Amino acid sequence: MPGSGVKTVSLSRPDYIVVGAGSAGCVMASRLAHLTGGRILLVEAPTVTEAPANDRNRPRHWLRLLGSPNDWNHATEPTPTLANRRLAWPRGRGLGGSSRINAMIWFPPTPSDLESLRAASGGQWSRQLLDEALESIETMVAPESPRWLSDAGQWFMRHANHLCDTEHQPMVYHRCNRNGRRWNAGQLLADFSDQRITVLRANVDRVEVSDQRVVGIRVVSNSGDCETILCRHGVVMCAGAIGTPTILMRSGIGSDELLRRHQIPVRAEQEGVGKNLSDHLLMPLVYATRGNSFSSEQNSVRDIARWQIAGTGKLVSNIAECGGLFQNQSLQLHVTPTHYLTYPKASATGMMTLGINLTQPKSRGELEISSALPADPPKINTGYLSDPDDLAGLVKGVNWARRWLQSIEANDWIVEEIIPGAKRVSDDAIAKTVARFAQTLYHPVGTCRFGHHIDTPVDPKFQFRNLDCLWCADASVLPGPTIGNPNATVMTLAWMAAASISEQAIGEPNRRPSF
Ligand SMILES: Cc1cc2nc3c(=O)[nH]c(=O)nc-3n(C[C@H](O)[C@H](O)[C@H](O)COP(=O)(O)OP(=O)(O)OC[C@H]3O[C@@H](n4cnc5c(N)ncnc54)[C@H](O)[C@@H]3O)c2cc1C
Repeated sequence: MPGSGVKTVSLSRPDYIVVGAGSAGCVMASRLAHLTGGRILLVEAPTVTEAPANDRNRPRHWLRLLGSPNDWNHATEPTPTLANRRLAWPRGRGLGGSSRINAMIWFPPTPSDLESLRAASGGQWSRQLLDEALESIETMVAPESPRWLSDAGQWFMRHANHLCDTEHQPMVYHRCNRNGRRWNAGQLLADFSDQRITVLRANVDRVEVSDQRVVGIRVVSNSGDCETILCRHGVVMCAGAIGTPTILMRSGIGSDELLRRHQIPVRAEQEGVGKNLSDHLLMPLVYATRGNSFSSEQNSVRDIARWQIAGTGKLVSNIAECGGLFQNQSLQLHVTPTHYLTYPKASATGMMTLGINLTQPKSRGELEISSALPADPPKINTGYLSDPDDLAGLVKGVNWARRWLQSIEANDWIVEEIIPGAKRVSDDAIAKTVARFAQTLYHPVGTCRFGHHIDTPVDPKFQFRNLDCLWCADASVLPGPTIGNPNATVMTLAWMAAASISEQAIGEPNRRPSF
């Protein structure tokens, strides 16, 4: 184990420790401080250097943040169904977490998402409760309407009404922006500046358990020195779909076999930790168009001035500008004015990508720690396309998009299909291009899922089932993929979790031990 000596520090013994200051953790810390009046220690991993401010602020530069110091730079194991490719799996690091590096699309949970969450809670959450939480989050985030649309986006919005077969209209996505600049969840801490929240930049190795109760956390420095920090009422895990299960595993919470393999003393056996991993897998259909090239990263003085003064112009494009839900909500389509696989490399002509993903893939993967050391990266087996229906669904999606383009006679706009390519017509040929080119849509969830069934690691009050004084409230608790992009749903759940945890503090004195 890292570190020779372990120091115990009090940091004036906070009431609650929130692990991870991402989309969920920032909502959690600010709400818990507000609702309980208690002192909150919010712990976020340190970043050695920051990505340049222009990249963090200019929506159009968000892809530059991937691989930057604000990214954990995870990678998957080779995926057999994707021609054994290892995919980069970015996750945000620093205040704001993944909302610090994401594509900023604000996609509120759909009515069917809300119904699935209500059902997973066994009816313990009412639709009214969920609706109120969503409304509160939307008031706080105040997502911005788009201020600029590329040629490709405009073309799509002119023609996409032909695609409508559901109650969902094609849309130009709302964004987590303020005046055309990226807004991330870390800004909640400033907006709700609260003396009761202390932010500590440290790597969390594990939670500390005593007599089946979580009593604090252990943090570890890069040199391997450890410190234990105790708290009064408990620890809320908001380290995300990868961070939360891996910290729990290192704490001795997880599958008995895995923990023994890594010689970690078992504190609570819970098979579900790290299982049930899901993600949206995106298949890009790339077209050369007659539009203007968007690929050059050169910004003219005019573009910069327009953005600085008015918060508009092409610098506010988040690239994934518009899209929607189609085919009875089974498909989501994203439109970018780029060659999805080569951007930001310059391309001479206009480009457009129609990115297609199944909204409810059935495939599930799993992740586990590769050792007991926090510095060692997790092993991520995505399980992409392990359910044959998912590959069949994506192939159908490609055919559907092509049929739509034919139906609107798009030749005055589209010059050529580059991927999959006009020659790849059969389902088999399309399936091969899926294996070769499909990408993560960056939406992992489900690795510590909540539910009313006893086999779920987390219950509908966000309590970890096998231990007291431990809650989970981030993307890991979602039982499965959301229909659209998950950030709004994750923040909504964190809002509900904060209310639930604060009620437990008031209503159940036996859950308020002092250590
Ligand atoms: C590149 C990218 C693009 C995306 N685009 C969109 C989009 O446009 N729209 C959308 O809705 N969703 C998008 N998402 C997904 C969305 O951002 C996430 O689902 C959401 O932010 C997850 O929130 P979270 O709180 O669960 O995790 P995170 O926001 O990832 O927060 C977890 C936090 O815990 C910290 N942490 C982890 N481990 C430790 C540790 N050991 N010690 C200390 N701290 C730790 C992390 O540094 C991080 O700050 C995107 C994600 C990415 C990565």
